[in-house]
Amino acid sequence: MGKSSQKQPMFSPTDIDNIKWFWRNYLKDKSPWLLLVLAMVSAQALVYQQFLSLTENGLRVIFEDGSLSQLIKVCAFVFLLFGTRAVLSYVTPRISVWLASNAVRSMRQDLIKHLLRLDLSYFEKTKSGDIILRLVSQVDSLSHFVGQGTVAAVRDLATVIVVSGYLIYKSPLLFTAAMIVIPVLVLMMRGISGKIKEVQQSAENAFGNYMSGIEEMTNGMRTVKISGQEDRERDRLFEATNGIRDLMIRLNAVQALFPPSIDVVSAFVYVLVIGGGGYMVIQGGFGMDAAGIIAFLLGLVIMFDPLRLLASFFAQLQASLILLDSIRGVYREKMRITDHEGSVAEFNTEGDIKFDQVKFAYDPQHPLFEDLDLMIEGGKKTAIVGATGSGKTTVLSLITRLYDVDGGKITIDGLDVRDIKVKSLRSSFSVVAQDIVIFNDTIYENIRYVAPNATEEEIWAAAEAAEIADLMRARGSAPLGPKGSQLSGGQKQRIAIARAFLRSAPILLLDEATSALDQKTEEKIQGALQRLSKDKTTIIVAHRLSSVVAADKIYVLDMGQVVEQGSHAELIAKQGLYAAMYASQKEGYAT
Ligand SMILES: Nc1ncnc2c1ncn2[C@@H]1O[C@H](COP(=O)(O)OP(=O)(O)OP(=O)(O)O)[C@@H](O)[C@H]1O
Repeated sequence: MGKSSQKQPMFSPTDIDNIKWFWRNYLKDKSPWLLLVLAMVSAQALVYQQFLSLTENGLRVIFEDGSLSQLIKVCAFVFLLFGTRAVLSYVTPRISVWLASNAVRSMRQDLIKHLLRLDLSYFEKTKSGDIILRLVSQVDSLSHFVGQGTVAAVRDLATVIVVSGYLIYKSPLLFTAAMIVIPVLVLMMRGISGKIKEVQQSAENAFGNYMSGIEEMTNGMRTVKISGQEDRERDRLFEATNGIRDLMIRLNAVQALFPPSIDVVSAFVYVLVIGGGGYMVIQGGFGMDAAGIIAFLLGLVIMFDPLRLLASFFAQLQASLILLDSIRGVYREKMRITDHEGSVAEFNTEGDIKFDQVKFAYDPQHPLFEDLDLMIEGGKKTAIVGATGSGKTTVLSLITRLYDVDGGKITIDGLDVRDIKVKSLRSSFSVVAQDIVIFNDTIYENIRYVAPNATEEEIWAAAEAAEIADLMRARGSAPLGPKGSQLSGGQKQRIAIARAFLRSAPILLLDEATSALDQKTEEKIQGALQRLSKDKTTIIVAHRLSSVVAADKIYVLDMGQVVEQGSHAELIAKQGLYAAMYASQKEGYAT
């Protein structure tokens, strides 16, 4: 941004587009209320105009007539005016904050809805701190700005307009002289606004990094402690806090330029008016008397405070435009994995799953699959084995459309998975994945998560099958800690297996499903899994080859390519990579 920001206009086309978008989506349907707020703030401004006019008359009464009853009337009226203003200044923010809170709630809900629809790839490349920053603090700052800042600004603007109108009416000549400074003000604001945007952008990035840093640190606390890296983590976060402090100070340094500039400008104006107005009174013939000139000066005083606030508002506006753009950025993120018009909800879940010349890359520079062919027979057990990073989990991600292929196709019973409604497709799988997500709730609720309508008996049966029922009984209603931190790896895995039992979808995907279990438990669960997978299309990804010997077909992957395939017996007979892997693992068990 650096140099280009110097030329930035006060409102870029993107800013205008973002404001229109915000208006259309979150404020437009509340137009009648907004009009009411506008009417109330205008009334508040009119109070000032009336006050000026009354003051002028009051002064005239004192200077010329000396009528006491007139003076009392003027005083009573002034009191009434400010009473009205007091009521308005209570009611107006109540309505405006209500409007802004509603707008922001809708925005938060839209953001949540949109986020949940985005592809997995978005979450795998976006720092969670950035997402939290948008949903929590940026939306909140924006709400504050819209609810209080904008309304105050409208009130100030209305005051400036109404009072200016009155002053023009009183003395166009004096007013024009006073307004000579306007171009100076505009130029100044233009110069500063680009700078504010630039610093605000850096500040948002710094906040995002800080939040992600905190998240990473708390998630990785076990590793931090065991490897004694507390000091390093502290320094990393300290550096982030220093960065934020520096940026905040820089931002304030720029924003703080606005109010004093207005002060300097107002000093010029006062001098002009006192000098020019005084001259008019002394010379006569300008229709201006002492009361007129005092009221004129009072008008300027009343006007300058709102002007100062407007200048601050303008500085905040520039910062808020950056927030708005950042939030809008989430909406610009497009989902690629969606249904299309011809997507079907029904398909033969028992059909063969076929990879036909599949091409796929997480990163275009490093393709993973180039023309991958796989045939996963319906109702049978297929295993995928191979070195770590060979692409086994990715095969499962592509079948479930967590990612889409870049070329070729994956079909189930001849139907391209991209032609099946995403929801129908995904509901046909029970998955035991490597990264098991456990919520801070009871074991019972954690199992129920995949089938909220399941009966109690079904949940207990699933828990029994996965050998977790005893623990479920023992822990009762105790929650499992954030991310299930109070459970062992094997216990988490058993919850994942119980979920698969409960869901009992037609296609079973087991990705290292029993890797964290001791041999005895694994044997028991393997038995249960055998029963679960009976007549179901089952894909097993495993390192421990003992868990795949019973598979109908085994694919051996190496760097994204199938290097061997066949049954256990066939592959052993082949004396290739699989046989070598099997032999070395057997040796491992023996020693
Ligand atoms: N979300 C991702 N973004 C970028 N690259 C990825 C992503 N997930 C996996 N990869 C890369 O793709 C390759 C295949 O990963 P995959 O998880 O499919 O391997 P795997 O055979 O299941 O490995 P493991 O046995 O260790 O689980 C790896 O090189 C990995 O670094």
